[in-house]
Amino acid sequence: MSGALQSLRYSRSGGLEVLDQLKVPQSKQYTPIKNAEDAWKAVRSMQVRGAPLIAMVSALGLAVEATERAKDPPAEDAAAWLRQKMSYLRTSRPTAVNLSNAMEVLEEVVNSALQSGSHAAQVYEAYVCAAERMLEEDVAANKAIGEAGADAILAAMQACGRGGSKARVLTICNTGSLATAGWGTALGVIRSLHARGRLERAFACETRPYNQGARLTAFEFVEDGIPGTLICDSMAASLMQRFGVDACVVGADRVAANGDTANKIGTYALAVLCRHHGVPFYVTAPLTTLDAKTRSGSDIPIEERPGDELSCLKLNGESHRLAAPGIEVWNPAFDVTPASLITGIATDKGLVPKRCSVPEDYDIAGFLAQPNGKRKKLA
Ligand SMILES: CSC[C@@H](O)[C@@H](O)C(=O)COP(=O)(O)O
Repeated sequence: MSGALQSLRYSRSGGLEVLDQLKVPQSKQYTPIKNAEDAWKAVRSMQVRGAPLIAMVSALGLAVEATERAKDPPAEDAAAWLRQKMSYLRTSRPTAVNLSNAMEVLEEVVNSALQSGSHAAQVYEAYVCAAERMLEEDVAANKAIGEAGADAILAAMQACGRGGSKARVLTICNTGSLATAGWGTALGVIRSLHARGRLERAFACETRPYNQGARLTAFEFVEDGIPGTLICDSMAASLMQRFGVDACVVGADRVAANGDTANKIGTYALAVLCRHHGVPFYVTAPLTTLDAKTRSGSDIPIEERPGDELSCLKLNGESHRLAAPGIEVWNPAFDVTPASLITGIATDKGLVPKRCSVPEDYDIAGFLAQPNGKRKKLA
């Protein structure tokens, strides 16, 4: 794991606590999560955010509560209780598919434990072990994404005659240790480039209105000694025009079957800019962010957040009105980047191939259906 703050701390005996991201970087406070309701509230209020982390905190919050439950009732009662809590947890935030994918996997675990065991203890144990496995697997997945994304960026630089140079990379939102269990996805690619000595500089968009770039990504850069520069979102075009960037690398909250990708609001604008300036645009996503069941971007639910996140400046728990009182506000938290603008989707199992018949689309279902280890490497 990187030197940056841990987004969560968990052990079976010590329970779960999460870094309150509403207070970072002004203070570094951990909040205990004792049950599913605490987890739901932490996710909904953005104390924790980032697609993989939302899923993990939800799964582990329920694991903590399950660990405390009586172990002798019939297995059916335990399964029914877990199912009811899982459907509640799914409702906290709608766009990031990692949460519902995690709940689906955990529900299957509960169902098969029910078939093989007759006591609540067996069902709870199966659930808790599966939730703990998700946590363990996340950092390894991020490291693999980091390597795959770094390979892709360096190959693209090689192809355009900048093979020996260090990369200048642009990113948005926070996709690092604070959005995952550690290392990060898009920020993991930046970490991997830096670790290889191939990063000249990473540029972080501040990411209005919630400022995940300014508050969290900038914080991770500083903590880890990554050469980073903060820009406001509207400076990205000028950055490309005046100084040039080698690649833009972003995270994802949901990748639809054709590769259309929902990510933090402002991502689509960056992809359009990249197309204009001939800059490769990479999406990074663990397999848990791929959603073969959602046909295209127009089917992805886009979360709309309260207007005061835009009309007020919130800092360390305090809110200051910025916009004229009475003005109406539209505040979608995410946008959808069409697959046709995406150069590559780097996952923990390599690059998702483009569809042969529709080269501007990706074949997410085909990719997920391939047996492990047989997926294509990044081109
Ligand atoms: C590895 S994090 C990927 C995405 O979840 C990230 O880019 C993002 O959009 C986070 O949005 P947030 O609203 O802060 O949860």
